[in-house]
Amino acid sequence: MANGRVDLDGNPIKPITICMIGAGGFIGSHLCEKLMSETPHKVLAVDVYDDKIKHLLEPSSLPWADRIQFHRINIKNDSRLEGLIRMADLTINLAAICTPADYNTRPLDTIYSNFIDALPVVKYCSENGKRLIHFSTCEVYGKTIGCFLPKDSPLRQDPAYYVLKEDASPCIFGSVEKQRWSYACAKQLIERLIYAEGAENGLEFTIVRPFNWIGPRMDFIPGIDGPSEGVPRVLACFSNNLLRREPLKLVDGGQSQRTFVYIKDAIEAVLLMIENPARANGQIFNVGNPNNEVTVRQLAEMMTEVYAKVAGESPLDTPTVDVSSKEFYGEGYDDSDKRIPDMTIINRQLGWNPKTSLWDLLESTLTYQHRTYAEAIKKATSKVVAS
Ligand SMILES: NC(=O)c1ccc[n+]([C@@H]2O[C@H](COP(=O)([O-])OP(=O)(O)OC[C@H]3O[C@@H](n4cnc5c(N)ncnc54)[C@H](O)[C@@H]3O)[C@@H](O)[C@H]2O)c1
Ligand SMILES: O=c1ccn([C@@H]2O[C@H](COP(=O)(O)OP(=O)(O)O[C@H]3OC[C@](O)(CO)[C@H]3O)[C@@H](O)[C@H]2O)c(=O)[nH]1
Repeated sequence: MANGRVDLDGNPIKPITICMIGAGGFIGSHLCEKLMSETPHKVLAVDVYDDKIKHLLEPSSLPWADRIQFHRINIKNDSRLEGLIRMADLTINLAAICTPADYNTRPLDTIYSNFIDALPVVKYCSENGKRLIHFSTCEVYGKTIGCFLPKDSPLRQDPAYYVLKEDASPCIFGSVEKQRWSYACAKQLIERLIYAEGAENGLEFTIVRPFNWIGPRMDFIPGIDGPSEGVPRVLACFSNNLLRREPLKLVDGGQSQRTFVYIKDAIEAVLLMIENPARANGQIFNVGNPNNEVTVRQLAEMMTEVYAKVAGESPLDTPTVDVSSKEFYGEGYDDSDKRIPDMTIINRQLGWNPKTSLWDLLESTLTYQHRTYAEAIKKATSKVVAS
């Protein structure tokens, strides 16, 4: 498997050891899967949970069993972290609180998780001369310049006012009492710290700004594999509504726009970063799919249609309902209006392009959601009715 693998410049790829922090999450689980099935690299998988990577850890007869180790570590307070970073050639930090429902309701935890807890990781990498791939977010861009123009301004149609470029776009957040921006602001500061470590101390780093990566294993279904009152990201919220045959809730009318990229396409980009350090070091990369733009309302409509097809059920008569952001997320919520990634840098450095259409990625993801959760939801709801 390892034989004959070459990087983008034709050089043989040597097997490396990767310390992956947050390996048990959505992105981490897909990255571990890719690394185990298609590369010779070793992974020291760090997380507080392992449910999403259990299938890669057991049984011990799996062909990659000697290439993946799970370390149940909370990076807030565990002295084993530095040792693991030292043992590895590369550290990938995915650990974070990254669900918008938390940003305005648990702003302190959000800031600690996204800034303070990431500090030792950066420090250990810098002090030990280790390469770091750090996961930031498209949210560092905040709002577009265009959203401040009058509604009927023709400039709103000009990409210069809304396409988000790593090396040119400003970061535009709401006021401090709009605590939604606690996450974006913490991510921006850790990006600046990493960048400064690179400039002043020679840290070899890559910063990734994911633009709404979605697919199987994202977040949780409330009351099934997560808290009943929990609010996950939109894919899981809408999946939950579809599985329970409830109307999908459109926050403030579902007018915000997003571009969604299939997790499997995005993971290809991360693998290119891992295996092409000369092209990825010192770079900040947008990773998204500019062709998959929809309003949240259109996303809800498409998910309703796709789910009816994969589940063989008719759609509801009233498939959506409007809710205010205050009712849904509480005080201090605010939103990014539109997020289209500029792809120039990732294209130039790594030749990467996303492939999967929104319809196709929803079809495979909702097939997974239906297969994984439909029975469990039926059981849970029949228990409630019986009691
Ligand atoms: N999924 C996306 O579209 C997206 C978009 C923008 C940014 N990101 C960033 O990518 C990263 C991964 O996102 P994800 O979608 O996989 O989220 P996720 O919540 O599924 O994964 C994060 C993982 O980090 C772990 N973690 C958190 N704090 C920890 C700690 N103190 N110690 C050990 N483990 C800890 C969690 O248990 C979880 O498994 C995050 O940094 C997030 O901000 C993701
Ligand atoms: O039931 C729902 C849930 C959400 N919405 C609206 O959908 C939009 C997208 O929401 P979501 O996927 O939860 O999150 P964001 O895109 O706003 O933010 C994420 O982007 C990247 C990341 O950094 C990590 O994933 C995170 O911050 C939004 O407009 C919600 O209001 C809805 O209408 N109904």
